[in-house]
Amino acid sequence: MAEGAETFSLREVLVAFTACVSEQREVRVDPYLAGWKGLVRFLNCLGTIFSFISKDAVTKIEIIENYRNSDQREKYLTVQSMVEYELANGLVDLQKRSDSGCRTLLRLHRALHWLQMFLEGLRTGKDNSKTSVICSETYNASLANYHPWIIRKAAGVAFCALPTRNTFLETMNVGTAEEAVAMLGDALPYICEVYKITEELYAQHKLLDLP
Ligand SMILES: CCCCCCCCCCCCC/C=C/[C@@H](O)[C@H](COP(=O)(O)O)NC(=O)CCCCCCCCCCCCCCC
Repeated sequence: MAEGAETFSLREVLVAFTACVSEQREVRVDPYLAGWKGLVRFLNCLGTIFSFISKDAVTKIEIIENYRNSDQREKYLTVQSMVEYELANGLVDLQKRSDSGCRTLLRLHRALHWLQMFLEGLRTGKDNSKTSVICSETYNASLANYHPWIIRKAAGVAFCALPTRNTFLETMNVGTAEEAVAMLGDALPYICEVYKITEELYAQHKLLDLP
């Protein structure tokens, strides 16, 4: 386990996702990115074998953060206002890869689906289950569908480095494994809600297949 893991609790990270949804059921970009940044920090604690994954996530987080720090920052306050602004101004390329906020956030959104499934697998798994198995099964059922063979292969190799479920739960620094499971049960509905709202918004604007 890399240095730093012992001082870092996943509770605050998952709490960031509880602050994402506004009263108008909009998804706030800042806590969304804060949640992802915390997850990346956690991933870095798991070892350098995961760096290629965290680097990609960081690149995407920074693209959106740059919009939040630009003159147009107000347009990127929520996922809803971002979609509206980018579509109205022709900033979303439907044909080829671009750095639009919409396509960038879509990559994180798809990863959030994996996270939701992975955390649920972790929560409901048996004491002696293998995190690597939970991780690869949920990855294959979600995110892998969007990744080329080489990335899937590299991800599969990295997953083998994951500790057992109980050690993994303890690494989260939330307390005992039972307390970590309880915290996951509390946090998951919020993550699911963020995912659901974003999914509906992207579907409504036919943005779910952005290249
Ligand atoms: C706990 C183990 C964590 C394993 C992470 C599982 C997810 C595996 C993702 C593999 C991504 C490999 C890197 C490259 C990806 C890109 O090709 C690909 C497409 O991008 P492009 O369209 O710009 O080309 N990018 C993506 O799909 C975005 C991936 C973002 C992944 C972020 C994953 C962060 C995981 C944080 C884990 C924390 C676990 C917490 C558990 C309590």
